[in-house]
Amino acid sequence: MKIALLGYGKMGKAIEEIAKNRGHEIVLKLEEDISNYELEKMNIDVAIDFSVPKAAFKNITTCFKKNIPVVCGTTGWLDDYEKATKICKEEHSAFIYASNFSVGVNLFFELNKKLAQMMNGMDDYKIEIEEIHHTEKQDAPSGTAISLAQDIITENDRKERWQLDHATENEIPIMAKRIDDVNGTHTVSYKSNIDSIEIMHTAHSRQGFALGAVLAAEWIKDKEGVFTMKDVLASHL
Ligand SMILES: NC(=O)C1=CN([C@@H]2O[C@H](COP(=O)(O)OP(=O)(O)OC[C@H]3O[C@@H](n4cnc5c(N)ncnc54)[C@H](O)[C@@H]3O)[C@@H](O)[C@H]2O)C=CC1
Ligand SMILES: O=C(O)C1=N[C@H](C(=O)O)C[C@H](O)C1
Repeated sequence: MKIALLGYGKMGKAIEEIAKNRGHEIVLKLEEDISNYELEKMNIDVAIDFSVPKAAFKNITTCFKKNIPVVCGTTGWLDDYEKATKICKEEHSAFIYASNFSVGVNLFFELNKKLAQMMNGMDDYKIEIEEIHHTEKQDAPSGTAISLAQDIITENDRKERWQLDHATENEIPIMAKRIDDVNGTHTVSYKSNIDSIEIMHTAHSRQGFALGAVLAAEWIKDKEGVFTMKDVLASHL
């Protein structure tokens, strides 16, 4: 498969290594405005975007208009998600966005939903999400923390929104910490005066994110439509 890497930073490089080991070819390593490139001449099968929040929407929709399927892991651009999916459908292209492509985190998402169902109505417990990432991260809170919060809100009758740092009664606080070289640690906690319940996912490297993105690219290659990582994993687990 011929892959275009839209963004060739820490994640782009991790994806390159895994993609090559799985027999794929990297035909573009983009680090600047996508308009400078003639994508239609590169026979791209799938584009994988791990770039920066301000570039993601343009990168993704440019690919849709050239009928190139897109796997996107870039976080911090989701205000434009609905617009992007609309363009994908109009162009009969294909798209997967995931705030986290790691298989382990996707299992953690399921655990979080289950725990949120069990804790609904247990109002003595205060809910909090903490995320820790490296100091180069541009967005806060992390996309993964936002996904965790949204899944809790769906299950919890009293929580309506998430809020960075301090939250009111009907909000879930997300604490974002930045510490050198941390790949990504997410903790969901329920704390009462009597006891605490916590679930945590720790990424030991970027390999899990990169492998998940390549699996998603292999899965989406000849498809049309808007998908999630759940669709991809359903055919692997
Ligand atoms: N969904 C997931 O599983 C994961 C998502 N991420 C997200 O992926 C994104 C990238 O993360 P990293 O690789 O760690 O960041 P990074 O800062 O190492 O790399 C970003 C790259 O994008 C390039 N870039 C700048 N403008 C561009 C443009 N217009 N078009 C294409 N590339 C451009 C930069 O030159 C840089 O090399 C972030 O939003 C991060 O939150 C990171 C890890 C996992
Ligand atoms: O920027 C990162 O590094 C990561 N970003 C994603 C996010 O915002 O959730 C996923 C992972 O935690 C690493």
